[in-house]
Amino acid sequence: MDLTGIKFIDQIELAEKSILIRVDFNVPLDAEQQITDDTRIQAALPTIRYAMEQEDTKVILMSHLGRPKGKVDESLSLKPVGERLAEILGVEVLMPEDYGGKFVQKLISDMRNKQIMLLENLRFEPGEKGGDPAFGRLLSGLADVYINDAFGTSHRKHASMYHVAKYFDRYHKAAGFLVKNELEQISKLTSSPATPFTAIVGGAKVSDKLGVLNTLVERVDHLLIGGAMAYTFLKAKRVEVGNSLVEEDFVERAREIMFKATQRGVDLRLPVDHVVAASIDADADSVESSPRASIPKGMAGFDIGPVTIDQYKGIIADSKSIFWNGPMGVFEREPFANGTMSVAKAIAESDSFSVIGGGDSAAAINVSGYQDEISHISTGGGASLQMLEGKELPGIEALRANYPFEF
Ligand SMILES: Nc1ncnc2c1ncn2[C@@H]1O[C@H](COP(=O)(O)OP(=O)(O)O)[C@@H](O)[C@H]1O
Ligand SMILES: O=C(OP(=O)(O)O)[C@H](O)COP(=O)(O)O
Ligand SMILES: [Mg+2]
Repeated sequence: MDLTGIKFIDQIELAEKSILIRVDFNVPLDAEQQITDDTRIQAALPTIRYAMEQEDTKVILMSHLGRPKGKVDESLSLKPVGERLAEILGVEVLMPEDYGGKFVQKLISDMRNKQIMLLENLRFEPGEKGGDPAFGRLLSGLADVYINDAFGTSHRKHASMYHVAKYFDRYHKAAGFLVKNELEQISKLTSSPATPFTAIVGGAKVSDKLGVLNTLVERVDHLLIGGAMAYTFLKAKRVEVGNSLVEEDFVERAREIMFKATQRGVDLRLPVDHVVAASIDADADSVESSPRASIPKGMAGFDIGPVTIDQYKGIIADSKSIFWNGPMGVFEREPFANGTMSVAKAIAESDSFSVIGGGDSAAAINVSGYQDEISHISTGGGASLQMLEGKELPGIEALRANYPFEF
């Protein structure tokens, strides 16, 4: 990626400034709102600590969590994240209920040493996801300097990622250390990666990510599909998929991607067997192995099956570059974890440059225990996919000096 006109946090003056840092604290939570994986918090610490350590600074963090629909949803509050952060950093984390206005301004001006601020989930405000410039402007009023360290959200043209940056000139906005590291590492897969190059794509954000495969298929030798993504493709091949998750609006796109792969001689693989159950909450006894590509009526696929695992393992073992986004199944539940864990092991044992990206994929690799065998664990799934596709990331573009914003 061309970094012309983009500054990093250590290239701008921070002393005596209030610093607004957009982080991606969209961490996986369990039913009790406990954080199950804090990779994204840990990954942002170098930037947060650096900002705190400069002379007389005030640090204000902001993030989204999950996908609330532009209104308050207590189950998606950032409070558990604020508490974890306070423990890790040994500071008080102020969490106002508002995003701007006199109360928050006063809280910031009264901030003392050993205090930082974390704004509440930005997506409680409709203006965040709606990309409302007014919300970006409100946020910009909180600080002297803006830092983007939310790589995992940099593909979103949201108020806190893009519009906020309009209101800071080139001397007052920069990328953080996490973003810098991500751009450097993922660039290794965009500029002449060693071949064979294999991409493995799964997960649940099918409508978001299926379109990306149309370009990705031009860049890889093998494309292995798993997770919920697989069923839209199987449906496009007119294979019976029972109650599995299918994005009907994307079936035609899936068909086009398969056609393109055939034309270009790209090896696109779909699962040939599955682990199925009547529902995602099924107990282990009612989980079945389904030995063919089709899925029985009344059942849904929640993991790839053993024959598919063997096929994917063989391809992974022969690969020299690997990119993986999206778990192969509902790995959070033990009966559906085998596909994801087996793929993690195969990548760890391969002799390749490997990047695993995504909030949930990073959590999965940590559960597998193979995290130290992976070349780079990225905090972004959709963001790293978009970067591999060769498309601009709005959150990064907005940092460029003289970026031609439309107001
Ligand atoms: N077959 C499936 N059916 C439903 N959900 C699935 C299936 N396979 C994987 N998932 C879910 O996908 C989620 C992760 O998807 P996604 O957010 O796209 O990945 P990442 O965060 O790694 O980018 C996981 O929580 C997992 O349970
Ligand atoms: O979790 C995220 O992306 P990922 O699941 O692709 O890794 C980011 O926080 C972006 O979230 P979004 O896809 O709801 O915009
Ligand atoms: Mg995710």
